[in-house]
Amino acid sequence: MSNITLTNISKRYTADHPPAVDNVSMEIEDGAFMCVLGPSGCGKSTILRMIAGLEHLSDGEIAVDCKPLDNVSKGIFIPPEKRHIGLVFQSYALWPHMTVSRNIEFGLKLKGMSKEERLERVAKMIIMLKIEGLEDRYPAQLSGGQQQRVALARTLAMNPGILLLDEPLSNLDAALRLSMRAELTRLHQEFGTTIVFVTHDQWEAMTLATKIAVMSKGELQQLGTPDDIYERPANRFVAEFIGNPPINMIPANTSAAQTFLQAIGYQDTPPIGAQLGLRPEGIDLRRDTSLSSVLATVTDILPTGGAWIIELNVESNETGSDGYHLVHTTQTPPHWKQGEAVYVHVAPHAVHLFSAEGDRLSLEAQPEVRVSSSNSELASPTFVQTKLEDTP
Ligand SMILES: Nc1ncnc2c1ncn2[C@@H]1O[C@H](COP(=O)(O)OP(=O)(O)OP(=O)(O)O)[C@@H](O)[C@H]1O
Repeated sequence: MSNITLTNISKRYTADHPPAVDNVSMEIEDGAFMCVLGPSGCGKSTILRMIAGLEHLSDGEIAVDCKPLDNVSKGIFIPPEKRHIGLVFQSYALWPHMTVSRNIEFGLKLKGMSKEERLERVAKMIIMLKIEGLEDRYPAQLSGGQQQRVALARTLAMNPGILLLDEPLSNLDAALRLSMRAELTRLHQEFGTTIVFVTHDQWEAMTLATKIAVMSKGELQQLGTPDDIYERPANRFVAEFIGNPPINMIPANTSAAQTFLQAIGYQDTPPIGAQLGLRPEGIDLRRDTSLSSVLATVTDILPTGGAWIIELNVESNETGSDGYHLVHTTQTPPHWKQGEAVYVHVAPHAVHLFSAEGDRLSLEAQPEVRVSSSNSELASPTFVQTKLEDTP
């Protein structure tokens, strides 16, 4: 069992810069495949290095199975070699003077494993990572993808309860990345290892992870399943970071936004500065109008191989504005032409509302409490806005 608990961890490299990691807490459950996702410099690698023990915490605690590995206030720090954690970085750091087999065997030897057991383990790893035939080669004689597999084999041979991977696929070409992703999923299922995987590639995170931790500027923005993150983004940053093409954002006080909100049953007035997010694939274009549609013009149609991006311009009724740009994606060959007028409809699941501060606002209908009165009539349902943290 390898449950990792981060409690209010911070890392400040220098006093005159903001912290690289700022008061982050999360639970990484036993057997999870957790992806730490975020833009460059948001603190992903620092989190991984702190779990590995390669960086000291500035504050907080890291514990595995309730046993502290690093606790600043209690002065506890377990060195990396005593943590039983496997680590694979972007640069594979194989021993250049050792063959593939020796590279995989080396750590087992240090552990004091018998020769017979070592050879058996090495042979198993070679088959599992499909590097048969390369046993006697040196790292310099291997391709990037082969080195990657050897690095993984070397780490997995040690049977770590926790495997930390820092952008391990970033040096591979698209085809190899795809096959390595499938391999990582298979290895995860086979070994049941708790994996923490750092990436800035949202597609990689969405396809591999059981849980995703989205980071920005050292702070945790949201922790959830890939579905949670995509369908219920905790804030505007997460909504805009996840999704390709990105979510459309339009001011919620415009007549177009009001129409979309009314179409999904929202009857309140959005707060000042609120923004409406519309996922591109949740937009539907039709020729027929209705009260819940908005008139737009097709400005561009971009084929992307099996899918199309349709760019739209919604005329603005508001003075001083040229209108709003919307992006729609479809996997059905579009029958629209550039310059054509279309009616934009939205699916309720594709609509998100954010406050001026970027917090998610609920669009859910919440029934009003039964009013006890002499004629005992039921109050009609109403819609309320709540911040995410207020919702159950
Ligand atoms: N040893 C260091 N000394 C000082 N600052 C550092 C050090 N290592 C990282 N930083 C800073 O800490 C912040 C977080 O860095 P980190 O490498 O954790 O980000 P990251 O999200 O992994 O980025 P990337 O995706 O580019 O690898 C950055 O602003 C970086 O410049």
